[in-house]
Amino acid sequence: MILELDCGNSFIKWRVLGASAGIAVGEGVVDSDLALLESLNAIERLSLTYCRLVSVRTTEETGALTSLLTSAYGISVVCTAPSRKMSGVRNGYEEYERLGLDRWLAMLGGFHLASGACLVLDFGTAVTADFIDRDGEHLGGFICPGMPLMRNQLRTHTRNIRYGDIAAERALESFAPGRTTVEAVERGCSLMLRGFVLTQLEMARSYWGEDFVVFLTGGDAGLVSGVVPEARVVPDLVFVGLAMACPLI
Ligand SMILES: Nc1ncnc2c1ncn2[C@@H]1O[C@H](COP(=O)(O)OP(=O)(O)OP(=O)(O)O)[C@@H](O)[C@H]1O
Ligand SMILES: CC(C)(CO)[C@@H](O)C(=O)NCCC(=O)O
Ligand SMILES: [K+]
Repeated sequence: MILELDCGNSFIKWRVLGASAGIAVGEGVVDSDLALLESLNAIERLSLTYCRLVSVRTTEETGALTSLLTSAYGISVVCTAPSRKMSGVRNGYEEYERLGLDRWLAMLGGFHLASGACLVLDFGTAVTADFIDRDGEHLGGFICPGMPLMRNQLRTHTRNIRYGDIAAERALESFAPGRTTVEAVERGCSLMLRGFVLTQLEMARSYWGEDFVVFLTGGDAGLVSGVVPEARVVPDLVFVGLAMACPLI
C-alpha cells in the first residue's frame, strides 16, 4: 500500500492506495501529524510499503513528519523536489525552486490530463492560478489570499465581525446581498474569488482563445465552480502530479 500526502499550510490531505494500484483504500483531511497517524491506524489491515509526499511547509516540519512515519511504519518516504522541467512542463519561475511544490504538481497533473494548454486554479489557504501553454511552458501565475485568510483578516481587524462555522456554511446558500454580517462577509469574499476566476479566464482566452482546459482544485473549489461550468473539478489534481513526480522505482 502506498501512502500519499499533500501537506498544505493548514491541512494534510492523505490517501492510501491499495496493492492493486490506483484504488484508494482510505483518504481524508487532517489538521496535524498526530491526527494523521490516528486516521492511518484506524485502517484495517494497513500495510504500508512506500510513502510519497509534497509539502509547502518548512524543512523542519516536513522532516518531523517524515521521521514520525519512518519510525511508525518503517517505510521510506520520498519528498517531491523542485525541478526545472518534468513530464513536458517547464517551470516558468526565474528561480524554479521558489515555485510552490503543490502548484508544480497540480501543473504536471493538469498538463497531463489536458494534453494541451491549461489554467490551473487551486483554492486552499491561499488561492493560486497557473498558466501552462500547449508546449508545456509555464507562463507564470498568481497568488492571493484564500477564503480562510480573507475571513480571518476581517475577523482579526474589525471589532464587530464574529460568527461561527455553521452560520458561515448556511450563508452560502445564495449570493444575494447579505442582510446579516455572516451573509455579507461570506458572500462578499466568495464573490471576490469568483471575480478572480473570471479575470483569470479572460487572460487565458486572450492567450489561447477557447483552446484550453480549466482545472479547479483545493478545498474551496466548490465556491467558484458555478462561474466556470466548463471547468474540470479535480480534487486530487496534486496527487495526479505526485504520482508523476515520485513514481515507484
Ligand atoms: N473536508 C475538508 N477538510 C478541510 N477543509 C475543507 C474540507 N472541505 C473543504 N474545505 C475547505 O478547504 C479550505 C482549505 O483548502 P485546502 O485543504 O485545499 O488547503 P490547505 O491545506 O488549507 O492549504 P494549502 O493551500 O496550503 O494547500 C478551507 O477553507 C476549508 O474550509
Ligand atoms: C502559494 C502556496 C502557499 C499555495 O499553497 C504555496 O504554493 C507556496 O508556499 N508557494 C511558495 C511561493 C510561490 O509559489 O511563489
Ligand atoms: K494546496
